[in-house]
Amino acid sequence: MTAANPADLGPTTGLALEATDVRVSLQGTEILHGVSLTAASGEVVAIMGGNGSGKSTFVRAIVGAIPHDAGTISMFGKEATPDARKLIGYVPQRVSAAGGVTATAQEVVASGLLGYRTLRLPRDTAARVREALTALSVADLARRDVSRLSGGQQQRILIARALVRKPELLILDEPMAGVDLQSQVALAHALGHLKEHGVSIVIVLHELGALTRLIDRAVVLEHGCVTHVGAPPHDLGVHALPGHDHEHPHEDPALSAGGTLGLEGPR
Ligand SMILES: Nc1ncnc2c1ncn2[C@@H]1O[C@H](COP(=O)(O)OP(=O)(O)OP(=O)(O)O)[C@@H](O)[C@H]1O
Repeated sequence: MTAANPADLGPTTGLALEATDVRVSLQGTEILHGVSLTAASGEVVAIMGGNGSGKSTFVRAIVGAIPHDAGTISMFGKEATPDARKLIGYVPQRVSAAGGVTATAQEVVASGLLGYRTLRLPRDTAARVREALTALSVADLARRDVSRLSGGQQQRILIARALVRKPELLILDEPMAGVDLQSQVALAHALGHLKEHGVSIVIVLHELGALTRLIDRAVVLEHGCVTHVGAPPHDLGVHALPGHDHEHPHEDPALSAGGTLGLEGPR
């Protein structure tokens, strides 16, 4: 899958993502105390760290789901405005692809092409949906009711939904949580393909697992501060232990307000 050229946004330069000294407060408490991260074109950067270290808060600030108090976030050399964020594909921490509605997998993926407050789908929707489903090796599930798919299959559908936009920058929050090995390998394969095509990937991970060979760099957070930047750590202490609970999704204000259930791209 080839990423779209962001020509409609004018000339873009520089890093795919540059976040500098980002500070975020939630309900009056500062959660991120000046966190920085860069991702070059075609680079895969993992955000790692213990539970509550601020990983999801950081990616939610990057995609504009929550505001940041200080610091700068830019994409492709431009301030992260809603227009610049159109180049992002975002897969939030585990949410149900069904969300209580009846929809087929292909309908869920197609919904990724709906613009903000726009209900018109592009003419090539069917082909793009097929391409995205194929990239995640789930083309055979196209007509299945998503509510009847397994957690790992639903996760792949949600990633296909982000890919259908042909993002220049893909941000995934713990895509491997609760995902079986077959889905992990399919996902690693799809991400490798995107990387080859110059797509930048920022991915929140607890364990490197099937993605080990794909990760170029890791940024490790602890209590809202960066404690390591460089080669990915292979052992993050308690997080490497079997049975560690990785699944406790957070509610984004954007999701609860708009009821998007993770089915909407970044604003
Ligand atoms: N909506 C919120 N209001 C107040 N505090 C919050 C909110 N969401 C998260 N926090 C707090 O912010 C801190 C960082 O949470 P965050 O979800 O970013 O961590 P994380 O590194 O993604 O954790 P995990 O690995 O458990 O998913 C935690 O102390 C959490 O309790």
